[in-house]
Amino acid sequence: MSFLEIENAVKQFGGLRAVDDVSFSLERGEIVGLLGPNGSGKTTLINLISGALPATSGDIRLNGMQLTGLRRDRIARAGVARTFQLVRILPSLSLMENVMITAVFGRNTHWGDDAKRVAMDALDMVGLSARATAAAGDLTYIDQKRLELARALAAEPEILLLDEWLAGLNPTELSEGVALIRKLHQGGLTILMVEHIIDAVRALCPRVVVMNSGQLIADEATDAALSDPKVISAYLGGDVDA
Ligand SMILES: Nc1ncnc2c1ncn2[C@@H]1O[C@H](COP(=O)(O)OP(=O)(O)OP(=O)(O)O)[C@@H](O)[C@H]1O
Repeated sequence: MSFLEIENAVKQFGGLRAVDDVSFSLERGEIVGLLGPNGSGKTTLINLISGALPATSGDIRLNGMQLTGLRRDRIARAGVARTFQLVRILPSLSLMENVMITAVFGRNTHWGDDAKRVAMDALDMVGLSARATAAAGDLTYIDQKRLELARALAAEPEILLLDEWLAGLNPTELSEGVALIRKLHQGGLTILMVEHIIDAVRALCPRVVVMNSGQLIADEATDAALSDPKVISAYLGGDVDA
């Protein structure tokens, strides 16, 4: 049994199969890139794993536990956390309050000072602990992304789903971001990351899975995938931004 098992996952939006019979698995402690051209179904797959959307059919299991059909709060309790492509922070709340929410509703339930401690640890991991009482709405874009990641980490996940978390960062921020993801992975977190920045994928992920038009077209070592004719033609056939 693998740690995360996705078996024949399907998501149908009317006549569109955004995720079309996708199967792959992740072992505990792996860091895997989820690639594919724009519109290939990557975010939809992340939505199925995290419970943001129900699957039309198929099975998704974490550690043997069936996630398909569970509400998203139950999936968070099972140990799945994610970041969103468009950050979802609460601007009128402080950084600490933003992060405490997921410390309360994450894998473990923390209250009061205990939730504060977990939230502060998560803010510390992303380099924001000194600004814990600032309003989230006053943060720069990169710091909002850091806060979004802290929210996911305060849920104390076993698996972290990153949806283009590195997008929009300048070169210095990007290398800091890559170092942070590496540190989280080295700390034992299993990570599935949707990412268009191929240098970052090469730096972090020994293995990638690649989607095109909803289907999985490759599941292989990163170097092999990036020179795989199927993968190259998928990118050339779509919007090339990788
Ligand atoms: N809620 C929805 N309702 C209808 N169609 C949707 C919905 N969400 C996504 N889609 C469609 O499903 C397909 C896959 O979209 P998805 O966002 O998963 O792609 P993606 O690979 O994450 O793209 P990108 O790299 O641009 O973020 C697209 O055609 C998209 O328009």
